Amino acid sequence: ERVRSKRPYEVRPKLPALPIVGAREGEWLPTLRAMWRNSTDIRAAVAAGYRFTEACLFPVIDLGTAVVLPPAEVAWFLEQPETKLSAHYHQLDAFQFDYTLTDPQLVRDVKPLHKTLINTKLTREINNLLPLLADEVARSVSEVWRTDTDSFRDLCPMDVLPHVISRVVNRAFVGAPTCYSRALVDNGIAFAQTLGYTSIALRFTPQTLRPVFAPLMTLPGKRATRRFFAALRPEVDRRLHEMRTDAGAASKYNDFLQWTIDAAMDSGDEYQARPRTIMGRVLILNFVSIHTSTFALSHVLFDLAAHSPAYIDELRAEIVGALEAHGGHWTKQTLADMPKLDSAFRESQRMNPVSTMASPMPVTDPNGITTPSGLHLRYGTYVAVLAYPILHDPNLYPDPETFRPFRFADRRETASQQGLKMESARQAWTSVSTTYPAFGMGRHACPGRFFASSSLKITLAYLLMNYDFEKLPERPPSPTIGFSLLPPLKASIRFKRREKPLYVLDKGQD
Ligand code: HEM
Repeated sequence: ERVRSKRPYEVRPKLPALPIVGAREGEWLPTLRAMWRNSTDIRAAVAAGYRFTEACLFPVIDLGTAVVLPPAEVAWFLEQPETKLSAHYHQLDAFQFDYTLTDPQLVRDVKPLHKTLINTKLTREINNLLPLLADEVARSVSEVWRTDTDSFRDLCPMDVLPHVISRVVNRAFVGAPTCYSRALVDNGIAFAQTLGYTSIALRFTPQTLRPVFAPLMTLPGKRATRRFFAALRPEVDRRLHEMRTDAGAASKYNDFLQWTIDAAMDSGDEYQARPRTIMGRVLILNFVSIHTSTFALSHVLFDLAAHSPAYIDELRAEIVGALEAHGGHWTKQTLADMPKLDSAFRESQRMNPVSTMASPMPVTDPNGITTPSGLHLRYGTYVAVLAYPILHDPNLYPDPETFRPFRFADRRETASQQGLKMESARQAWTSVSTTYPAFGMGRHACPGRFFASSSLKITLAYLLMNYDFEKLPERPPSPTIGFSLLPPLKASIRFKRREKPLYVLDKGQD
């Protein structure tokens, strides 16, 4: 009973006797040695795990030992309710939110307010936000990137893109001019970065010692939080004041900050309406968007720069054509008319998902759960599905190691020609399924993917219209940490601003 009252990730359950991926027959300390091997070559390890037709144990340094289910049990895995398998508890554990957030209550609910607002407001407002995002892309790229047109210069995507992405997403989160604040942008990025490192370090610290060491280890994150809040506070106070004095004030703003304030006011709950609560939610949104979006854009830039320049020409022709057809306006329809751009991102993310595993989840039923093949898993056992090998399965994606940017656009076209509307829609970047788990799968699939796909396509379109790239001799390799995959961190691409952009947007959406 004492064990059951602990959170599922705080117990060390007895694991079933299953083959261990990465272990060799007859060796000592097989799990530890397998953990080392799997963590140092995660791609080979997940490929080996994928070959099992039954469940196996998968030790990896940042998750411990998970039970990996075979492809045939993925559908069952996704159907399980929170009371059996919980992505929520995994997130609390993975990001050590009890220590890394100044207010852990913000994520205590299984469905916290920020997720509801992403689904109900952010996604529905994309069409209205697009012109603002396009404006912010042009402004931020011109400020962060080089604008001289005389020669090619090295530019490391992982150095510069977070600043562009942060400005762009914060235009939709807090509006202008607050999103121009250097302190807001820099500390949103710093918070996201330090949370990543600190949560890994905390998970390596024995649980009993975490309360002792956490105050010191989380200092950089707390400093970034304090500074981020200081940059945002005047805007929050101003809006709260305006709402108390002017009944129509709320309708002046259409951003995540305002939706959060509106929801807080509607709830009548004092905690929700506290400036710190409101600002905490904006900071969480910065955390979930900046790095994920930076990774996706970096990957696709490296992929395009390292392959045939004809791909870039084809993308440019499509972008110019769609913009011309829509009078130079960014709308959802303009984006819908760029299937090749969408496909290039989907293909790049197929080859380089953020995680090699989809949604690891601990068992939350105190009595354990039993899989369709009869395997009993105790409370606290981590269960996972291997995402990377699905995305590289030659039966699903012929020639899977080759970057074919228009793979999904071609499939979409073929399906449309055959009148298969659903099949055509399934080729869109944001479409998640058991065969495309790059944004996660099931109930916990990324809710921000519609916003991410729109903002990133606008950003890449701007770069292709305004910059020329020098071809890279080869695609720099993407490093891994534990089961996560990163873009090349230090590699550069050579860029030059074009004297004339290929297309000038209408009404200053340049
Ligand atoms: C290309 C950019 C992005 C990628 C690759 C990405 C990827 C992911 C992945 C793999 C997950 C985990 C899903 C799972 O556990 O099954 C996730 C969850 C999440 N993402 Fe994204 N994401 C991106 C952008 C964004 C943006 C821009 C937002 C916010 C506006 C966002 C908000 C979230 C949230 C709130 C969750 C947690 C969902 C839940 O637990 O139910 N993401 N994302």
